[in-house]
Amino acid sequence: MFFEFSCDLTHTYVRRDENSGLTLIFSNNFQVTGGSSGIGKCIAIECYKQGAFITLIARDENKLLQTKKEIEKYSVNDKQVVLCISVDVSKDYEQVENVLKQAQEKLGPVDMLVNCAGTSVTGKFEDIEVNSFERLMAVNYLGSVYPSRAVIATMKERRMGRIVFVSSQAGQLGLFGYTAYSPTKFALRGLAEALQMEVKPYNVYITVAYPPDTDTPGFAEESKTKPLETKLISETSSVCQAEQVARVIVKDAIQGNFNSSVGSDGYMLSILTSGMSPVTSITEGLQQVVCMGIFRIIGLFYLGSFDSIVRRCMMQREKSESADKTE
Ligand SMILES: NC(=O)C1=CN([C@@H]2O[C@H](COP(=O)(O)OP(=O)(O)OC[C@H]3O[C@@H](n4cnc5c(N)ncnc54)[C@H](OP(=O)(O)O)[C@@H]3O)[C@@H](O)[C@H]2O)C=CC1
Ligand SMILES: CCCCCCCCCCCCCCCC(=O)[C@@H](N)CO
Repeated sequence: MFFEFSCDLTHTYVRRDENSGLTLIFSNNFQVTGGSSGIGKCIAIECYKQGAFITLIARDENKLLQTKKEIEKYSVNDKQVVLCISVDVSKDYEQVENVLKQAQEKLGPVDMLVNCAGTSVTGKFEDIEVNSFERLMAVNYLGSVYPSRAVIATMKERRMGRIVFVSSQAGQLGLFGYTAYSPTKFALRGLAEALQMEVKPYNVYITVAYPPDTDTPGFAEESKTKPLETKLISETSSVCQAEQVARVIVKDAIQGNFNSSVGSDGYMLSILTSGMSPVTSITEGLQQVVCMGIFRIIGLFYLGSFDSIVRRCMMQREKSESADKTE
């Protein structure tokens, strides 16, 4: 049996294990999938700075160890721990469950799980390899289902916990080039809504984050093969810094907000796509009611401009192709 003295994000809490008679010191224990790079790494740093214990989950061991070292520079007390787990979150549920359990044996039960492992492939529908559709769904969707499924029972038992799903603005609207990626991010929203309804009475809160384009190694990789149309459409809004995105996500998750967005486009998109998603406050609900119509009008202008980008690119391509032929 354990008993707790205090528990908030900035303080460690002490538990006495009745069986062993040992006094164990725990901090809030956060697990971050995709924690070795980009947004996930910044989320881990942000939480570590606030005193949490961190478990990083990703595949590449070298990247994990390097990130662990980087994060440890930000420690705020000498008891803080960064644990690394090398696992593919999308392959084998049993394996994911086992490694997350092992981490919890070391650090105590998980208080917050951030599902940030993910990847992207862009291109025209007919140009994207069929197995990329499967791989993206496995990593981005199932790779969030498995870790969440592995921790949810304990969270419900403890009547506390947070699960974050990192979707994308491309999980709020479908854009040219994102036929393989967008559906995986839309899927997270459905999962989050259904799960939130199940676990709310147990004091467990779900957050879905919809980041815009963010300057990360993953984004750089994606940009290498991005169609021109996708680039031009994406330039509508600017590229964010991963630190900023991470700060917003961590704040929203700790507050238990269902929805987390960054910037003014992000705000408009979230209001516009609020549909039947849960609200966290009356103010949030009121803002949706008041702003939805006007944002729809703004959105229609955006859609018009996206369509014209796509049409212009098509015409230019046809022109250059016919010029090639006559040469
Ligand atoms: N950057 C952007 O513009 C945006 C990103 N997002 C989303 O945010 C998340 C993070 O993106 P970003 O920081 O750019 O990505 P990065 O590519 O920089 O980092 C991805 C992380 O996920 C890990 N990962 C990938 N696949 C797996 C897997 N199968 N099992 C375990 N870990 C895995 C990687 O480590 P390893 O390869 O070693 O496994 C790495 O730690 C993604 O879900 C992405 O879709 C959303 C909106 C915008
Ligand atoms: C009224 C509302 C108007 C809103 C306009 C919105 C403009 C959208 C711009 C492009 C968004 C692309 C995000 C994809 C990010 C992503 O997930 C990848 N980079 C991952 O690597």
